[in-house]
Amino acid sequence: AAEWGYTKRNGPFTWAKNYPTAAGIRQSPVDIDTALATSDSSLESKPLRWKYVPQNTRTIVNSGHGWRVDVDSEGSELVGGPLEGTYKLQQFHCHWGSSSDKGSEHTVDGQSYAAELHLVHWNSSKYADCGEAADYPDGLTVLGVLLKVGAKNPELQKVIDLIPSISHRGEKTEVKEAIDPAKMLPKTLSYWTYLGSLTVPPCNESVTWILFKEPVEVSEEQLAAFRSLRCYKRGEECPCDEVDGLLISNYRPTLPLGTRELRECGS
Ligand SMILES: NS(=O)(=O)c1ccc(C(=O)NCC(F)(F)F)cc1
Ligand SMILES: [Zn+2]
Repeated sequence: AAEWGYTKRNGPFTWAKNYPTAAGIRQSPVDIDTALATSDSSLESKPLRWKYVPQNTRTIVNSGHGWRVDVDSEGSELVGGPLEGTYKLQQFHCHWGSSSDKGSEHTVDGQSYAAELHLVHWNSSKYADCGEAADYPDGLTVLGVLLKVGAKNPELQKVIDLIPSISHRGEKTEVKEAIDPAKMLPKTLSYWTYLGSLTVPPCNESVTWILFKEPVEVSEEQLAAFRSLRCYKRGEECPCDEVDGLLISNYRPTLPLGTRELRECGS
């Protein structure tokens, strides 16, 4: 089957053909209708807490759908807020658009941001690894950070500097200069949370989403670097009908929240 992607031929509106879960009722991303959010004292009483080990960021890879930094989960943990048990960091990656007026996956009151960073964690209290956890409704938690155009982001610059060495699909390289995921999070920790899914195939409905309210800045040049990644393998011709196979956009449009509860913590 033709590999899924973000072009007209293989993009989000075609995914349900090969991945029926993509047509489910607890899909992500969604538009955050701030008027619908209910503040929840139980969230306020258990602050979200995380611990990351910068030295554990191992490799960065061009997945063909974007860049992804794979992390050695040991030593990391995410607890509190809506979460039961302990979650460990597995990887982080980003979604962006062909221009900075779009590119985030979640939108807020209909407004898109230029990009969105995802820190992917798996429930190590109940499951053996990320792949197993991805098959259970409480298996994964993703911390989402909205990115808006502004100052150059020094921590993300460490990722940008590695992009030329992973220009084509499948290429990967060691992350030599430790990247601290904690430094990519916003200052204020207010967030929205709801039950959703992976935003890429197989779109498993196994994600507790925690989306920070405060956007973090990234520069236009840094966004342009993301768009220089190619979606095809070196030496192969470009399969996607994207202008010379550049990954200029890799975000999924929003799906209906339906009857799901949207909770918030902090103003
Ligand atoms: N864009 S997202 O929702 O943060 C996102 C998070 C995680 C994965 C992922 O681990 N896929 C591999 C798995 F788990 F085996 F299915 C894909 C997308
Ligand atoms: Zn993502």
